[in-house]
Amino acid sequence: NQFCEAGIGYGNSECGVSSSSSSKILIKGGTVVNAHHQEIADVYVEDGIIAAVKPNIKVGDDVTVLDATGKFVMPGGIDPHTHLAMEFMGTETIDDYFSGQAAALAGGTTMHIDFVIPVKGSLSAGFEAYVGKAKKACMDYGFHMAITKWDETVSKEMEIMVKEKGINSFKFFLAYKGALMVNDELLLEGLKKCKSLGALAMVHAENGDAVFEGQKRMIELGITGPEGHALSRPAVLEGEATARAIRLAAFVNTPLYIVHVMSIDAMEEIATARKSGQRVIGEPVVSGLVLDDSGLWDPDFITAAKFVMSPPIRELGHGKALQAGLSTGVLQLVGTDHCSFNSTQKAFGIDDFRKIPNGVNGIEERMHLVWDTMVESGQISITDYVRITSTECARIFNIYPRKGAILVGSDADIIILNPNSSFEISATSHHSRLDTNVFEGRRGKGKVEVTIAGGRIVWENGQLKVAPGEGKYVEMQPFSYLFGGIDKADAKYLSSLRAPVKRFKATT
Ligand SMILES: NC(=O)NCCC(=O)O
Ligand SMILES: [Zn+2]
Ligand SMILES: [Zn+2]
Repeated sequence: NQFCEAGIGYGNSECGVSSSSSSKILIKGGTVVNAHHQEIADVYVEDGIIAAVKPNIKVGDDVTVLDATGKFVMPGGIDPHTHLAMEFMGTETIDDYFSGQAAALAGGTTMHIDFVIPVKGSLSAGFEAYVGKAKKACMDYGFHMAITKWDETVSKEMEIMVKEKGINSFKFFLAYKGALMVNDELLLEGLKKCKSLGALAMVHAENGDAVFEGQKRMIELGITGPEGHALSRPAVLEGEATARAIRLAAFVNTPLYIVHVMSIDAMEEIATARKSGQRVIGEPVVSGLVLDDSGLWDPDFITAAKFVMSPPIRELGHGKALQAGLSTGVLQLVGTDHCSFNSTQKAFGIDDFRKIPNGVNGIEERMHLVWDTMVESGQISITDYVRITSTECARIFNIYPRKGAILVGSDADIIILNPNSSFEISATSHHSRLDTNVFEGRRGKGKVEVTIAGGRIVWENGQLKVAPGEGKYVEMQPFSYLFGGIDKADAKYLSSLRAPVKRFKATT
């Protein structure tokens, strides 16, 4: 590991705690790529903001100049789905807001949106807890909020979160029975409330009751190892919950975001809904795109357990299909669900897969793996790469064009990617605190050589220069583009209803 945390050294390499050099940066001669357009141009940054994008910008000696000739200059990645310092399944993720974000920056991601988990159902207590966790942030971040119970207080707190705290999305877990799971009645209430607030409803789509049953089935069969995790929650249960959530969102007429789409079954439900005009967003995660479930059958417990996440990584074929879904617009953006548990934590489930903390890494690897898998293979264009790793996330969560674009006035969150350079992933060189890596040994083309976050050069020459407290909380306003026209559709629906039938009491 190649960074230090406020004086605490990681590995043998040098400490780079100091914040980076100049507040004026010129990136010269690269191909500047936005989701809508690419061109060769210079990019000039001053005080954390992009001040100019045009050819041949001239500057004085006080400016740090980076040569990007032959390279791509793109918006930093935005990861829509992470869990840093999350308490889950009796433990806490090993990556906190500093180590997880440092890893992200080394991989070209400059913002993430993390899930706040309420404390005993209290949204405000959960929010305060995460504000505390995020004090050591070294890059920008936003919050989603999970909803785990329902009453008048939760309903009022949702309003406070949206109107006063900068949260514009709420996640409903249809899995994790007995812990985070909510029932359909709660989901319906939540969908209605989200709609009224202009907040985006997100779902973890697996049928938690059926998963519970599947787990019992495996234990009765004597299948207690990590493979039992995948066998107990087949894709049909993801498809069912995805379909149910989509139909309830259609009934309420509110946009819906399906997190970590892992299977063809779920994707097909999204495709059908989108074809019918429904506003459904599908987010695959990088593990689901590039891995298959074979690792879960590894004879070594720790090797197998590192693949345990929910919904599970599926059989060969699902990942390729999800890639095709991304390239054809059925799915819209890529997350990671970065949720890191080390070998000691994974070993909690050595005798029972139900106790293996669920989660895999990805926050550092996403930008490289998506480039190699999707762009290098010719499945998508470079502008589409920017769209699915950055811009679409910014649009959905209403922070575009401050984030997700290389435009004058946008935050200076920028990466320089060398398409002729290569990467190799290993737990011995990554920046997460994890002692394993679910992508161990993967190599590919395309390397993020420079990351600029908030106008600071934080990753260059294989060195991180980050300090706790440099990251800012990004407030996200409600009523993103996904809500445009919803009111008109509601009015149309109401006017389409026939007037109530007038009935007269029969006289005897
Ligand atoms: N996905 C997973 O296995 N862990 C993180 C929690 C969640 O997103 O469901
Ligand atoms: Zn989930
Ligand atoms: Zn998650």
